[in-house]
Amino acid sequence: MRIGVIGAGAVGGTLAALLASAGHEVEVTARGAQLDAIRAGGLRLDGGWGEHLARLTANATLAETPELVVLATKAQDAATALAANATRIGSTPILVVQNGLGGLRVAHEEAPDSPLLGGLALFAASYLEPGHVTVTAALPVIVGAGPGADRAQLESLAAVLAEAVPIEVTDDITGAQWTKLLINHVNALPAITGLSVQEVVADRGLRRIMTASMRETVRIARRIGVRFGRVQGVSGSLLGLVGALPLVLGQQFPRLLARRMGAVPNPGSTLQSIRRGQLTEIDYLNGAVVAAAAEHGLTAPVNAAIVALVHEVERAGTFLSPTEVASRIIL
Ligand SMILES: NC(=O)C1=CN([C@@H]2O[C@H](COP(=O)(O)OP(=O)(O)OC[C@H]3O[C@@H](n4cnc5c(N)ncnc54)[C@H](OP(=O)(O)O)[C@@H]3O)[C@@H](O)[C@H]2O)C=CC1
Ligand SMILES: CC(C)(CO)C(=O)C(=O)O
Repeated sequence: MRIGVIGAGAVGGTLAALLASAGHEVEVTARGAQLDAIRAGGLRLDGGWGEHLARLTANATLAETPELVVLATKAQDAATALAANATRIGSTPILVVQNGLGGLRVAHEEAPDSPLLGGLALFAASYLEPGHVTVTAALPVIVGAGPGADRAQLESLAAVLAEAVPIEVTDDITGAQWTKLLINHVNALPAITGLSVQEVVADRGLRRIMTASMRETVRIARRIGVRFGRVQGVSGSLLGLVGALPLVLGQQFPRLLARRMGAVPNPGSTLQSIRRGQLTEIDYLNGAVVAAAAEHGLTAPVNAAIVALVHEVERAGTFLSPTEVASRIIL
């Protein structure tokens, strides 16, 4: 199949290299040093899914009309990236692989004629130098039907993707996005401290703050009527417990997530943006909780404090120590 991957960073680069290895004709879009590196030497993928050197067609915008588009930019870049490729996209199906809650809505606004699939990458990948991506945790991708896509399209595209990566199909992409949003509460503290997810979870004080942000989100979600979808054994009832149990017991949840990431340090995608000197996606992660709470006349003080600290680190370019974080987020 002809597949166009928009945004060949950690997730897009991983999918592009694996889809090309599976025999698909892959064109990627990238920018800056990443575009230059892929054009000059291909994209090197290593880690959990083995070594691949993918010689990909790479351009600033798609040169060919694909049969499937994979959108894998950070949330804040999605609308611009889709608009820049609108002519080539036309009515081509788009798989939006993004964290946060708004990816399918933005894609539907920018590409109203395209059937949309939502994708949630459970795998972890690091893009820290141009032309090179490492898979630090080899876990599946969840896909579900979004606006304009029916079950048959979902199943046939899932079968294509499954030639390259493990795929799980969900009937409830919105519920799964909320559960993934909760899992992504592991992202912010690494971005604030410069530590990996595993190091943050191993630190008692940081783990308490992470757990408190998760509990706050579960409680808000319950009050505004969110139904969490099942993601890799993480169910609505498990999350109900995270929201209800005392903080000390709720901490088993981030511990479980860190264990599933394995031993290879995972910086998470938010810290990677900071390390590359870029703005982060935090307004679409913990910030989405703050916004959802505000829409319903509620507040999310722990998540708001976390968002503010990530923005502070973005601006200052220096990380905070665990002690400084504990003194800034009083539980
Ligand atoms: N990394 C991970 O382990 C995981 C990430 N995710 C989610 O997947 C999504 C993608 O994340 P991730 O891969 O980490 O992000 P990256 O920043 O690594 O990759 C996104 C890439 O898109 C490029 N890009 C942005 N706008 C354009 C454009 N207009 N044209 C061409 N290229 C563009 C960026 O370029 P530039 O570098 O110049 O900004 C960057 O290389 C996010 O929503 C993230 O939360 C989900 C699960 C795991
Ligand atoms: C689950 C996790 C933390 C994997 O790295 C992720 O989704 C991210 O980094 O954005």
